[in-house]
Amino acid sequence: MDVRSLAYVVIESTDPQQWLEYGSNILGLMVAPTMPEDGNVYLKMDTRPYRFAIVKSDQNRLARCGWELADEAGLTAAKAELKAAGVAFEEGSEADAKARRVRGLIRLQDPSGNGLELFWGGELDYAKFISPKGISGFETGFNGDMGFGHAVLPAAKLGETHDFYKDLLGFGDSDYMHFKFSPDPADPGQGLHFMHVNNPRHHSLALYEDPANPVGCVHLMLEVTDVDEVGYCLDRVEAAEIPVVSTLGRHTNDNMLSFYMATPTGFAMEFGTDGLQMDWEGFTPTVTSLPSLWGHKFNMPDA
Ligand SMILES: Cc1ccc(O)c(O)c1CC[C@@H]1C(=O)CC[C@]2(C)C(=O)CC[C@@H]12
Ligand SMILES: [Fe+2]
Repeated sequence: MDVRSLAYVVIESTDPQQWLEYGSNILGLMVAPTMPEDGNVYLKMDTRPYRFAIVKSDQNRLARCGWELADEAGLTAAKAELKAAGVAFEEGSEADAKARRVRGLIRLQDPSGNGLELFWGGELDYAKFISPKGISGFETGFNGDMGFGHAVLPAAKLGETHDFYKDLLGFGDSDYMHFKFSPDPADPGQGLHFMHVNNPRHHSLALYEDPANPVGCVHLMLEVTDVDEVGYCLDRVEAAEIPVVSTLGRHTNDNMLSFYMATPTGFAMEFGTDGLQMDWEGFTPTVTSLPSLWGHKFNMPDA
């Protein structure tokens, strides 16, 4: 499969209005002007109609990531490959596609139970992105072709889940890290696979060996084009007394200068700038033993 970008996420929330507040006042995202007023919250950052759909639910969790394929033939081929591999999927209805602002989609789960959608024909509404916090812009490439950022998903079945994205969905390995927080020799630690799709972003997906994650996500990352917007956002986070999950730092593998904050759903949001844009031709996946060049002091909840 030829997956082009991480185009959107669907978040289930008992109170979508919390995301409207948080998304606009803290992240500086725009309430999507061409999406219906259907009780859901849609947040926009570029020429795409929306990047975050927050839907009313009895749970609080990241429900699905939306992965973009190049065209209709790409989705037809993807369905044949899933069938051949014995992986179940559900056809999105015409109404589903209309609500998503895409031409066609299917729904499935990865082996760790993370939900995803594969779609083609994502609309561009060209409604001007006007940030309520004056953010100059989010880095999403040309017409959003680099996706909105990245997602780090929990993968209790790390190996199987990595194989699913690599061998079936055609993602490429970018980097691998291994973490061990306890000195206990019986603790195997946690692996973290960083993976890219067919765009220059260093990773659109990372899979973290996280055995019990009740919210379906470790973090999402948004990238702004100006370092000052990272600082302004950090000021808004501190003024609103939103927990800072990690201090400012610069990552080794993608060079991202970022900090992490809490979100209304319990996973973290990484807010960064200056991420590497890669040429994958002839790239050799790396193994990295240091997460950050400097900073990124994580507030570990159970440390
Ligand atoms: C190491 C790293 C490189 C690039 C990134 O975009 C990125 O998010 C990370 C950090 C990932 C990772 C995490 O999200 C969960 C908590 C982790 C395991 C840590 O405690 C250090 C690294 C963190
Ligand atoms: Fe990240």
